[in-house]
Amino acid sequence: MTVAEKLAVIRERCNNISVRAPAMVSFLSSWSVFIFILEMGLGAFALDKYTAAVYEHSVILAESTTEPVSSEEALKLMNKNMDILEEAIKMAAKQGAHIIVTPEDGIYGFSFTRETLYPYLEDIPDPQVNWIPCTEPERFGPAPVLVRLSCLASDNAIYVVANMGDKKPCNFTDPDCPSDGRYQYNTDVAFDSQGKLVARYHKLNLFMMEQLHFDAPKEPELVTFNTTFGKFGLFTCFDILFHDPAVVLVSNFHVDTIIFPTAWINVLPHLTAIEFHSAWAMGMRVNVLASNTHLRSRNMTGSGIYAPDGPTAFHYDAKSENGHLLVAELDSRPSLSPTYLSALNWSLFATTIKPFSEEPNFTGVVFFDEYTFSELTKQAGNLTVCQKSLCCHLSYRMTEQQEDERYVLGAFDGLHTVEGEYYLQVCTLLKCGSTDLQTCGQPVTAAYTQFDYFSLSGTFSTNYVLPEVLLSGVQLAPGEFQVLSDGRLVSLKHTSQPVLTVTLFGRWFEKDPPHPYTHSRIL
Ligand SMILES: CC(C)(CO)[C@@H](O)C(=O)NCCC(=O)NCCS
Repeated sequence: MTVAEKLAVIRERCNNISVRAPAMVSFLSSWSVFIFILEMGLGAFALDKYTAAVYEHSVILAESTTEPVSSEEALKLMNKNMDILEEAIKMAAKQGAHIIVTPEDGIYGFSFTRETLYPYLEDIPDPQVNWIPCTEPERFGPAPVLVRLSCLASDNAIYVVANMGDKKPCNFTDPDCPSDGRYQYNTDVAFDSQGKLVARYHKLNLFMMEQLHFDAPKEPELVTFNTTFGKFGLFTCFDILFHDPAVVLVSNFHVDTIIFPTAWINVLPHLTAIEFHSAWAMGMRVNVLASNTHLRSRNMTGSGIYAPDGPTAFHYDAKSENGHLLVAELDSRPSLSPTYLSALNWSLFATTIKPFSEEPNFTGVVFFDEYTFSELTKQAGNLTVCQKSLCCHLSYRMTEQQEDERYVLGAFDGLHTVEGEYYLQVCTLLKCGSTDLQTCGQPVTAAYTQFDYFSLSGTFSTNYVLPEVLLSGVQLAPGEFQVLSDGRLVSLKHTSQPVLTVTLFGRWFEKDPPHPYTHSRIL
């Protein structure tokens, strides 16, 4: 081929291109006009507010979790639970909810071994495959749970979030592959209102006995999805106590709402579900949709729809065995709301003031941690109590001092090591178990002392502090308190009920023991 011939070919190619180019340009421009219109449409559809639903489900447990059952029998139990979830989904949709969250372990329960859990698991594909299980049920082999959840979402035109089990086969080429040849994951799945699988999250921080039947993913998974009513992120139960993935979703991925399926075992005074989860929403300044399993025998109850400026709706029922649906409206983008505190320094006030008079101190135990306490001996006053580098300041006035009740201010700065290892800095006002000061820190559910006023602050070394206020009868106090930008947790009015505890629960992540992610290692 001569040079001239080559040039001719090239020219021809160029011509070809130039012939094609105008068509391409017009195609591109019509495409970009289409995208533009689409974005305008989405912009017009973007919602300032949306309606969220969470369902506290009273889970039907398997009769046997020690002997393996057939996959038909496993599905029968899961369908019984999904029958109940279906009613909740329909009711939520009827009330205008855009999304509903259902609890961890809500479809098959708990107490399994690896073998007895296996028949309940489905191989859940990465959402990138773009799959509507309801319309393509056989695309990845049998997946009856995914198909039913997907159909519930599309039939009711609502986002559905559920927790189920994922299985991933592996073999000797993977040195970490468990000896039974598969990974088993505690998994949250989300479907959009067309039934498309839009999120799959594998729980990272497995709790205690769960490690007997579930594997943790090797790396934290940061799972989010966008909607016209904000950006959502997912994590599960015990994950809420740790940095990964929970804090990263908020700080680096800037989600508006956290989806939080849980099977939370209440622990007073600081780790009761409604108290801790609403405090996380306030402290991290995001919405949290917390859906708890309901199981009285295991002390599991307490679900809520929580906003950064306080709980919007919550449910706590330690008496009945019933499930419960919550529906409430939230800001789609809470960080744009006028009450949102963008710059907050948790130790500003406490490090600026001169400590209040120090009363005599004594020690006491709160959920296995040794606190330093000082008693509120007067009806009103100012008090400081310190432990290690943490000093806690309290100003208060009780409405009426009760003869038979004692309150203390407590400080704890140390590593908690029971049922998980996590470093805490806690300032707390709490009611003692009895008039015996040795009972301060023990679980209490009833009180008689109301407060006209309180202001609690601490010299925290961390900026991750969760503000908790829990009232008599294990109730929250929406609209009764707020956090100031200098880190004070202050009452806005006289408390509506007597006080169980007012707490600043700080998490100092840098002081946590390093990986692996099994913080509650039992194996
Ligand atoms: C509150 C806490 C942390 C105290 O140790 C503990 O009681 C708790 O609820 N942990 C999380 C529970 C969890 O992950 N459940 C799922 C499987 S059963």
